[in-house]
Formats: sequence, C-alpha cells, structure tokens
Amino acid sequence: MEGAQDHSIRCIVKLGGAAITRKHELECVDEEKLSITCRQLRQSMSLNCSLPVSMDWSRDIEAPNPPEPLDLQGKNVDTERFIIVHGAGSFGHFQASRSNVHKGGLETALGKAGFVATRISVTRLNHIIVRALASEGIPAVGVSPFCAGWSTRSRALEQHNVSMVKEILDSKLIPVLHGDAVFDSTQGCTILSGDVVLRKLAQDLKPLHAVFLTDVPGVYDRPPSDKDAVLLEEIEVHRDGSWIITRPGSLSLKTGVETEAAAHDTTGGMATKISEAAIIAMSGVDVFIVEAGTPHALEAFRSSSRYELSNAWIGTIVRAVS
Ligand SMILES: Nc1ncnc2c1ncn2[C@@H]1O[C@H](COP(=O)(O)OP(=O)(O)OP(=O)(O)O)[C@@H](O)[C@H]1O
Ligand SMILES: C=C(C)CCOP(=O)(O)O
Repeated sequence: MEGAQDHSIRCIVKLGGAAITRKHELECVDEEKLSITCRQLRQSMSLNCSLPVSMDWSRDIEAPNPPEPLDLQGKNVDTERFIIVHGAGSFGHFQASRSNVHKGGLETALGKAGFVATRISVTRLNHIIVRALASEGIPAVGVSPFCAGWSTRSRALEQHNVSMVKEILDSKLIPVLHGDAVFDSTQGCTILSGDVVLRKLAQDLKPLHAVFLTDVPGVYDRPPSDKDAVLLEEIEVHRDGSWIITRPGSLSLKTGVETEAAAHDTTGGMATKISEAAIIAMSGVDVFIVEAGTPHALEAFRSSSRYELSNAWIGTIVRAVS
C-alpha cells in the first residue's frame, strides 16, 4: 500500500550528477568517485562479510571475454533495502539545455531530437552506474522514470510509479532510478530531476533516512566558490515548510541561502536540492547532504538517524522541527 510507514527501507541515496560525473565535460564519468561510492554502498548494505560476487557478466571493451558466472552455491547475496537514484551531471543536461527540453517543444524537430538525445545520454549513464554497482555484488536493476510512467503537469510531478519500486525491493533487488526526460500534460515534455524522484519515493516509502551525495561538503550560505562561504551544519524545517539554519550558531535563525547553478543545468541545481530535502524532512525523514567519496559519505549511509552521526561528521543535516 503506497504511503504506508515502511521502516524496512533503510535508505534512499541520490548519487548527484556533479559527484559522479565531471559536470562541465560532456559525458565524462568520474570513475574514481563512482567506484569509491559503489564500494561504500556495498559496505553499508551488504548482509554478509565475504568478498563481493560480481553480477556484471557483460563483455567489456578492456576485457573482451565476459567473466564466467561464478559458482554461487552457499553464497549470500542479500542486501539491506536501499533505493538508489542518480542525477544526470554531464550526461543529459547538455542535450536538454541545447534544445530546451525542460520547457517543452516536443512538437518541433529540435524538441523531439533533444528529448531523444537526452534520454540516450542519461540512460547510458544509468547503464554505467548499474554495471558499477553490479560488479560490487549489489543486485542493481535500472528503472527509467519515463518508461515506468512518471510524468509531470506544468513541470510538477503528476504521475509516478512507486509501486514498481516496492515490487523490485520485495524481490530483494536494488532499484536504480534517475532524473529523466518525461511527458508533461501541459507543455508536452520536461526534465524531471532525480531530486524530485527521490523526494516522492521518500514521502511514500518513508525510509529511515535519505542521503544526497554531491561534489561539495554540503550546503553553504552562498556558492562555495565564494571564499567567505560558511558550511551549514543543520537546517530545521517547520510544519508549514519554512526553514531556518540552526547550526552553526553564527548563522542561527537565518532563513535563506544564495545559490547558483551551471548554465546548462536544467533542473535548478542546489536550490532544487534544498527545497526537495525540506519536503522530505517535513515527512519525518532525516536528510543528509554530503560530499561523495569521503568517509563522511560512508558515515551518512550507515547512520539511520542524525543522532548516530559522530561529532567529526561533515555535511548538512536537514530535519523536521522536534
Ligand atoms: N549555496 C550553495 N551551497 C552548496 N553548493 C552550491 C551552492 N550554490 C551553488 N552550489 C553548487 O551546487 C553544486 C551542486 O549542485 P548540483 O545540482 O550540480 O548537484 P548534483 O545533484 O550533484 O548534480 P545533478 O543535478 O546533475 O544530479 C555544487 O557544485 C556547488 O558548487
Ligand atoms: C537532465 C536530465 C535528463 C535529468 C536531470 O536530473 P538531475 O541531474 O537529478 O536534476
């Protein structure tokens, strides 16, 4: 039943496009960040301590002979229930912004081509991420929101398919969704951010916590390129959706932050992340925004509530008023 309290889901993680790709270089994966992140996810969700069993039996350009399926007798490949969502980074945003897919235009040749090119690019990244997770022994399966029937109305989420994600989890597999180009009932098409997909899943499935991985240590009071930017340690969200900074004390009670996004970012960058994180927190789920590939990311995966984080943890906590 959708909307039910289901604490058997440990965590929903967003692999930010800025974290796992080089966002300013067309279709370029940050291999090192992706590999560390997949290893940290395996360490956090694995229910057994033995070495990982690769589930990627595909042929590779570097290793042309596909690996032999291993003898899996007696091996445990079960994991805790995690959901993974990823952003597009340098896969998808370039194509979408060149043709304004986020603003519609599916009836024009450029709009149609942009929609197709965006989906080719972002589903390519999904394939790369699913393979990287599978080679760590995580039973990952790709789920494209467009194909699963997710759509918007005036760019706000209208249709979703949370039940399909539940079914995948019930089969002890790990769903890997992503931001996508989708149909929009008023403007034809748009870009649905992975941040919004994560928010909807968190609202309906109520994981113990949610983690946004990105390429900076957390949310700052202004773009981190400004040398005076201060990292926000904790944001408190009120019942009406308004929020205030509670830590550090020097910024306490301040209610806004300055953000900026790359010119080709079609989904609003850090500003979207903060507002979606606030909605998740309002539904009672703690949100941690943290830098990918760091020990703080691993700690965030493993800590089901903010009380489990150590004093040395670096990142931003977004939580409901207590
Ligand atoms: N106030 C701010 N605090 C933190 N980061 C900020 C702020 N303003 C701008 N940024 C920028 O936001 C970027 C991260 O947001 P972005 O939406 O690109 O992340 P992502 O979710 O990892 O990527 P994607 O949307 O492709 O999935 C950082 O690179 C940072 O420079
Ligand atoms: C550009 C596309 C296809 C998806 C954007 O998702 P996001 O990077 O999570 O905002």
